[in-house]
Amino acid sequence: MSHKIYEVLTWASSFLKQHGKEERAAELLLCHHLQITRAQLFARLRDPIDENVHQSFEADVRKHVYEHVPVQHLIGLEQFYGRPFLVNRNVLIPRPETEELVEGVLTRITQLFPGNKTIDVVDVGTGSGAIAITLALENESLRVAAIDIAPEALEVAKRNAERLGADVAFICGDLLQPLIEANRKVDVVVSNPPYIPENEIASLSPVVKDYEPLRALSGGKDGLDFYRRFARELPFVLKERALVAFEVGAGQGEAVAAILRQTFPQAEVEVVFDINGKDRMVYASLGK
Ligand SMILES: C[S@@+](CC[C@H](N)C(=O)[O-])C[C@H]1O[C@@H](n2cnc3c(N)ncnc32)[C@H](O)[C@@H]1O
Repeated sequence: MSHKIYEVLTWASSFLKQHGKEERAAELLLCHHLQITRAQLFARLRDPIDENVHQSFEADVRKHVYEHVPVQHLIGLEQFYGRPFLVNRNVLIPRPETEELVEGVLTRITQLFPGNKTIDVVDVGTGSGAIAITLALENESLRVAAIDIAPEALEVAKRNAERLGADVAFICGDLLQPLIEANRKVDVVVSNPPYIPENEIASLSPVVKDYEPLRALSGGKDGLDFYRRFARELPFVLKERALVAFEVGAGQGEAVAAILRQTFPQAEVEVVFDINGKDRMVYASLGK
C-alpha cells in the first residue's frame, strides 16, 4: 500500500520527538529525498510517496536517531548566509552564530575602510570555507585568502568556492605561518578557531563529538590556546589600520578581549553578544 507524504512526515516528526531530536529534521530530510523545496512539500502533502523514496527517507531518519548522524551529513549540505555549502566529516558544519560574525565583519570593514580600495582579508581555520566564501561574495572589494591546516577540509572549501562562484585563494598551513613566511600583510584577519576546552569535549553531544573533526573543536586546556597563538602571530601580518574578528565560545569574550588588549594596547576592542544574548564575537580595530 502506498503512503501519503503527510503520513510519512507525521511518523518521522513524532519518531524524532520521541527520541529527543528536532522535529524539523523530518521536513529537511523529506525535502532532500523528494528533491523538492519546503513550499512544494506542503503543497503535495496528500500525494502518494514512491516506496523506494519512502524506504530511503525512513532509513535516514533512523540513522539520525540511532547513530546520531547529523542531518547535514545525510543531506550533504548546510545553509549559511542563504547559500548551500557542501559539508562532510572533514569540516565543521557552519553554525548560525558564525553568520553573525560575518555580518559584523562586513559592517566594520565598511566603517574602517571607507572608499573602494581592495581590502586583503584572511579567514584562518576556514573549514568548509563558509566565512571566506561569504565575505568574497558579499563584498567585491575584498581579496580573500583562506587558511586551514587540514588538506581534506580545504578540498571541501575549494569545491564550495567553485560551486558558489567565489574567488578565494586557499592555503594549507598552520595559523598565520603561511603569511609570516611570505612576509604578507593583510587588512583583516577573521577566524572561528577551535575553542572548546579539552575537558568539555567528552560531554559534547554525539552528533558533534562523533561526526565533527576534533581538530575543529579542541582549543586546549581552557579553550583559549588559539587566541594566545594569534596574539603572538598577528603583529607580523597586520597593516597599520586593521580589523581582527574572532568567534569565541560563550563566556570567553572578556578573556579573549584581554588577550587582544595586551597585544594591541591602542586598539578598540569590543565584545559583542549574539541574538541569544551570549558573548560570541570579539573585534579589535587598529589604527582608527
Ligand atoms: C571551528 S572550525 C571553523 C570552520 C569554519 N571557519 C566555520 O566557521 O564554520 C576550526 C577550523 O580550524 C582548523 N584548524 C585547526 N587548527 C588549525 C591550525 N593550527 N591552523 C589552521 N587551521 C587550523 C580546523 O581544521 C577547522 O577547519
